[in-house]
This record gives sequence, C-alpha cells and structure tokens, in this order.
Amino acid sequence: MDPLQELLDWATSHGVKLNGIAPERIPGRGIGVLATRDIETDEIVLDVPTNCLRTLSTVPKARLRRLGDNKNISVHGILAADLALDSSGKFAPWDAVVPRSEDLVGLPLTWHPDLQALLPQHAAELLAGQKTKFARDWDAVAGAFPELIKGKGKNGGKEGVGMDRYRHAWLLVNSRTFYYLDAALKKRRSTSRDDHMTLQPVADLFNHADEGGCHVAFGGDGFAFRATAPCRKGEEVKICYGRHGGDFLLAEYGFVMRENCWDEVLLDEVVLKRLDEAQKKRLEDAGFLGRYVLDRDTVCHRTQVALRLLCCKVGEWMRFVNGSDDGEGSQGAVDTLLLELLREYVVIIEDRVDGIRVLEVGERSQVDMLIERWEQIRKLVDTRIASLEGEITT
Ligand SMILES: C[S@@+](CC[C@H](N)C(=O)[O-])C[C@H]1O[C@@H](n2cnc3c(N)ncnc32)[C@H](O)[C@@H]1O
Repeated sequence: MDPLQELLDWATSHGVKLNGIAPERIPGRGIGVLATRDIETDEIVLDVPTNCLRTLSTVPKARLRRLGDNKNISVHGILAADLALDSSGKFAPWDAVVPRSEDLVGLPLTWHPDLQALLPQHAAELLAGQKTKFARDWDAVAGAFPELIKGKGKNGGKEGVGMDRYRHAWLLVNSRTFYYLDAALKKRRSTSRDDHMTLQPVADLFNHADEGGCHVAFGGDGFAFRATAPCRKGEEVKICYGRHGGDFLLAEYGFVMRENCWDEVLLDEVVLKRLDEAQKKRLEDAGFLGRYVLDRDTVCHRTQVALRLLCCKVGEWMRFVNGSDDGEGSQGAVDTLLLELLREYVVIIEDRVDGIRVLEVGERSQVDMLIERWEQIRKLVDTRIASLEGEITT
C-alpha cells in the first residue's frame, strides 16, 4: 500500500480528522498538503487529538531512566533519542514517510564546514547555536546508550553510525515540532519555551507560507488547524511556521523561499566596523550594540541609533535615544551614511557569492541554496539602495 495512505489509515484510526485535505508529494517541497475540494475561510481542516502526539510523556520510562537526571539534555534531544532508538513499530506508518537523511541535506548542520563558513550572519549564528545544543544532547545520549556508538559513521567518525542516526532524528525534531505544553513538561525542571515541543504525525506534513496559512490552535484536546483564507481544490494548504526571515528558514528548516514578506538581513558586518571602541561601549551601555536589521521596507530603530552616533554630536545622539529629539535634523546625514554602508555590503555579498562558486565541496543543491539566499539578501539591499538614492536626490 502507498505509505501516505497507510499513514492516513493509521492516523484516522487514532482519531485524527482530515476535512477536505490530503497529503501529496510536491516537487521541491517533499510532502505537502493539498485541498481535495474547495475550502472556505474558518473551516477546520485538521484535528489532531493529544493521544497521537509524540511528546516527552510518550517516551518510555525505561529510556528516560537511562538518561537519568541529566540536566544537559534538552527535550529536543530526548525526543530525538526516542526516535533514533524506537523499535516498537508504534509509529511505523509515520516513520515510513518522514524525510530520510538524504532529504535533509538542505539543513546547514549537514553541510561541509567551508560552505557553512559562507552563511549570512544570522544563519551562521543559528547554526552555531544548533551545534552547541546538538553536541550537548549527543554527549548525554551517547553516555546513556553506549550501544549507539558502533560501527563507522557516514563521515568515518569515531562516534559511529549512532551519531549519524541520532543527528538525523535530531534534525527531524528540529524541523517538524509544534509548540506544546503539558503536565510532564511543566513538571520537568529547567525547561524553557524551546523545550515545549511535540511531534504530530500528519500535521507535520504542512509546508510553510509567509502569509495566509491555516491558523493552528492548541488546547487540552489537541490541535485544530483552521483555514484563514479560501483555498481552491488542488491548491496547497499551508501553515505559517512563524514570521521568519530567510536566514531562519534556511538554518532551521533547510529551504529558501522565493517571496517572503518577513525577510530581513543583519547589517552588523558593515555597521560595527565603522564604530570605535568608545562608540561600541556607548551603544552597549544604551542597549543598542548590534542586531542592525534591514527588512523589506527599512532599517530598524537600532540601526538609526547606531548610525546617528556616527553622524551627530553626542548630546544630539542622546536626545534621539531618550526620545526628546525625533531625529529629523540628522536624517539626511544618516541616510547618506546608510547608503554608503549598503553599497559596501553589496561588494561583500558579491565576494561571498564568488567564494561559494569556487568551492569544490558540498552538494549542488546546497551550493545553489546558499547562492539563492545571498541573492535574496542582495535584492533587499538593492531595493533599499534604490529608494535611498531617490530620497537623497529629491
Ligand atoms: C514540517 S515539514 C513539512 C513537510 C515536509 N515537506 C515533508 O516532506 O515531510 C518541514 C520541512 O518541509 C520543507 N518545507 C516546508 N515549507 C516549505 C516551503 N515553503 N518551500 C520548500 N520547502 C518547504 C522543508 O524541508 C522543511 O524542513
């Protein structure tokens, strides 16, 4: 039988209700969810009861006991251990449709370090966070389940096949969990919002849309997915994973979107190098050092503050920071400086893309994805340059 049909049979026998939707393979997006009839706004298209979820509460007690009181492992890490070690067959129809390792090569955690080194700043920071978290989780899991450390890993590493299997499970958890909180999670000490997660077979087949996706509501009985816009038969039904820019989608989900109304880029690389140590200290003390964001329309207030420090006398800058000066008088100088910095950034972007093109590592799809991401950033920067040029000359 078709594995997707088996998953649906399994899910419906566990109380999952699909209404006017069905999963299908979609070129370039793995599996997604299509409308099988016209869907109206506010229709509930999917109901997932709590008994279908894979959470901390469904991890066998014996497995949890072996992890002991280890505070270093995250809930993410425990769920991944459960996926990697599970041989119960309880979720077999789901295991049969989730992406295999070769389907996850878009996630930068799987990339060659030379390619990782050419990620945009925000994506690189997210990746660094993942590496630290993964290393901690793997340490805890490898210590508790030494039977996982056997054979040679894909990269011939001493950690063995177990680490590859664990990383695959860890990435599945990374890219397909939903926010969730229950008694077990509340009881567990030292959990943060990041630990409030669950895996949901079937619901995890929805792809992401920046706008117009189904609304996901989580209550005591489970999850309900409600259409927020009409969807015609045959169209893809999506949800919004969050208002994420392209760097986040690339680092955490391993894909790039052609159009994304939430896209943004960090300008720290060009702004910070203009600041001397005293200016950095001043900005730090005021809470404005770093995280200078350009989105599809404009730069953020933090950028306005940092650039004003480079254009104004300190007194005027302080009045802008405390809100007693609206900054109108210095806006022209700030815009001129911003234009200069954005032009500098264009040169950096071109350099990065050239650097990626000459690399002889990584898979074609990874290289293409990284170049596409830099091209998106270039588009954001070029758009702002064009509008600043128009504003400055008029
Ligand atoms: C929650 S899963 C969605 C189901 C997934 N497509 C599958 O085949 O199982 C998230 C993954 O789907 C893919 N994805 C989600 N939204 C996408 C989009 N708009 N474009 C391309 N890929 C997308 C990414 O690989 C992401 O990591």
